[in-house]
Amino acid sequence: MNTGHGLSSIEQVPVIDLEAEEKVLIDQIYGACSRFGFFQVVNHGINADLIDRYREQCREFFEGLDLKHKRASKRSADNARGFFDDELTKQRRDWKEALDGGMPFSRDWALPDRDPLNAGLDGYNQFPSTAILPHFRDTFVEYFQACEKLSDRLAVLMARALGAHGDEALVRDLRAHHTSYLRTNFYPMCPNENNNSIDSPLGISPHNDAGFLTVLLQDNDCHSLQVYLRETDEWSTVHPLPNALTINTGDMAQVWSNGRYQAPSHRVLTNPNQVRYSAPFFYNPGYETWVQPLQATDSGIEEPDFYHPILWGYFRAARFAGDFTDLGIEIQISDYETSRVDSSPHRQLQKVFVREGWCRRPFSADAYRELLKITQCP
Ligand SMILES: O=C(O)CCC(=O)C(=O)O
Ligand SMILES: [Fe+2]
Repeated sequence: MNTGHGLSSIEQVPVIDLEAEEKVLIDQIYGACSRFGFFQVVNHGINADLIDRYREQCREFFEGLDLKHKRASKRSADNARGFFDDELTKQRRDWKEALDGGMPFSRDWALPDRDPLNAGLDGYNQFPSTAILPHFRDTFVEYFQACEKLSDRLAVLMARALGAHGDEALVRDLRAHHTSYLRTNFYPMCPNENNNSIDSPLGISPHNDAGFLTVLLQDNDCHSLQVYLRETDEWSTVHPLPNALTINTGDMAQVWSNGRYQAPSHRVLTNPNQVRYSAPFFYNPGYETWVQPLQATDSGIEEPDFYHPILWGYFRAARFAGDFTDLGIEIQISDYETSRVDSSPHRQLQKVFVREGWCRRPFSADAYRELLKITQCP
């Protein structure tokens, strides 16, 4: 396998025009999700002016504010949302800063961010104050809601492409209870002499997104996102088209499709001469939602389930606690494969998690760590 960082792309992921007729779209979505797990969409319905305004707010936050003001919104062991510049992906520190904000636990954007009703499993939002960036929160919410709408449309198409009803259970559940969040990544220039070597730092190390799907706004000037293509065993750069959004499927779509859709591994390179921005919107299930392989679809394909059901709130909490500190235990969808001979502790622990009401409790990395320790030493 060629793991050098500076490869030019071998094959490009597909581009799908969302104004095409439905039958064509469904075929294209099936091909893109099953072969690549990555594609770009054009005519996606998100207004170009809104995208520009959102980009501008992100620049004002990351390059306009000093670190002291950014750190005023810093996430903590009691709150997964906010600013951070210390993320670990696969125990390796990423060369980036980021700001996460998401669906309020109350589902009501009109409530103040710190209202007690907003203290949910992912924590509460921390945006720069209106005194500092007057339009940040409003623009964020407007762009967030546009991504919600696009994600719902894509989920319907993904269900139909599997031969299921567009209003299939998980699609409806996502619409009503999703717990999505919008992350903005800022990658500073990385003054590294060996930028194309295997030892260079990465913007983000190889990973899969955990949720259902991701709507990713890329940087038109700096192309550093690469997806791993299984078929050709290559890392391929995803060059964004000017008015496109990049879509990728996540672990939950892989489980739900019983492995027919793939959550692809992807990574971000650093750049010594340019800064880069990106903004993934992670479309995630409800905390109390059990994600499992689709039952008998119209396609008539009868196959055994390859995965046991996964409780999203538990998966998210365990994954985040692991990103935040070294837990000594990782959670992956392979822990839920039905072909596993040994039963993973996560399968039992998620039952305790939901029974004891953890899905409705405020976020606490320390509490999750304790919970995970219990299963490691039964
Ligand atoms: O920066 C990018 O283009 C991708 C970011 C990403 O993969 C992530 O934040 O999960
Ligand atoms: Fe990602």
